[in-house]
Amino acid sequence: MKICIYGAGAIGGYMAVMLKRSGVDVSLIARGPHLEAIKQRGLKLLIDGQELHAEMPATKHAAELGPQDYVINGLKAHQAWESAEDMAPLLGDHTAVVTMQNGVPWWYFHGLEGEHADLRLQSVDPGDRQWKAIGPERVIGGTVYPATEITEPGVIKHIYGDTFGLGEPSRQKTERLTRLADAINASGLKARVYDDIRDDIWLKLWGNLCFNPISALTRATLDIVATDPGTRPLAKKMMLEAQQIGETFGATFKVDVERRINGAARVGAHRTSMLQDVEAGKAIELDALLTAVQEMGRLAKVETPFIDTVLGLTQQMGRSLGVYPTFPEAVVEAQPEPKVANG
Ligand SMILES: NC(=O)C1=CN([C@@H]2O[C@H](COP(=O)(O)OP(=O)(O)OC[C@H]3O[C@@H](n4cnc5c(N)ncnc54)[C@H](OP(=O)(O)O)[C@@H]3O)[C@@H](O)[C@H]2O)C=CC1
Ligand SMILES: CC(C)(CO)C(=O)C(=O)O
Repeated sequence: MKICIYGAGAIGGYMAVMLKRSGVDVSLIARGPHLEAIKQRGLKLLIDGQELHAEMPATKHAAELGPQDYVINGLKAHQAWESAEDMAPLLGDHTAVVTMQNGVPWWYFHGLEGEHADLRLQSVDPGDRQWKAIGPERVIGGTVYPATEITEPGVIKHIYGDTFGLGEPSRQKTERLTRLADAINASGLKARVYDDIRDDIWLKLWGNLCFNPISALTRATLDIVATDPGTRPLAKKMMLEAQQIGETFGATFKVDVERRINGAARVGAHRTSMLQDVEAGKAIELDALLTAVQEMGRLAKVETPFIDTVLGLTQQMGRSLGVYPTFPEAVVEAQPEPKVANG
């Protein structure tokens, strides 16, 4: 089984070390000092007080690696859009592409019936770039529950968690899905296979869409955002708007909103990835986490005053700090504002 981890960063690097050490034929796409360190010394994973090490082919150029059985996409959402065409040399006739980005994936409407079947979301895939370059039929959807970080070039630090959600957009239990889940489970990671991965995407996104931007705006950690009497109600209102949108498109929210918020509070004084990106001056994944939900809300004709407000504030903060927008050429079609009752 040949697996290429495209974007061997915090999450991709964690998966790469575990899969390689279990005997999978793993290669990496990386760049910059991180790539140079991997080439010289391999990848080091700091986990449970141990140092795990793995060596594997690593390059910036996919043409050096050739067709794969799986490409696991470990990029940030905007980077996945930028590099979609560069993935081509890895894509054989049967290559599956596993998307591991937080937020609404570009392929969301593939495999869904109804008036929005195969709709292309412009907020996460402007100009249908990923749809055209990769093709939704290749996709296995993924969700990421571990937390990891790159502490120095070539070194990944594991913080918590080992579980990844997996599922086919078609909701079928395919042989390619089963083989991938088996390989992940054999590596010591955990693969949880879902009948509809979209439910788990919404469950994870439900927290990301509110906690991440509110933490970026306030610089507060997750425990504070989820408990403060000023921010907790705002988060809940955003989550309820999102739940209406998700349910419109058939998603099932199996957890009560208060329990979801309390779960996030229990993570503790964690700086969300968006707050970390803001503090590091790095591009933020706002469009995948929130703009896409707003876009889906327009399609579902669900009013989203709280999502609109937090999104507008975070977009402007991002522009002021130079960390947003992340799609330079794209103009996301402005969706007509829904009629606001007594507005
Ligand atoms: N880290 C975490 O704990 C969690 C992450 N996630 C999600 O997982 C996804 C990945 O996040 P994370 O692993 O933290 O991100 P990282 O930035 O750590 O990993 C992405 C890696 O890909 C590299 N890269 C970007 N573009 C290219 C390119 N064109 N060619 C080669 N390498 C490239 C980046 O390099 P460079 O640094 O130079 O940009 C970086 O090393 C995100 O959607 C995130 O929201 C979800 C839950 C937790
Ligand atoms: C920790 C958590 C759940 C906060 O939304 C997250 O996934 C992130 O920081 O991106």
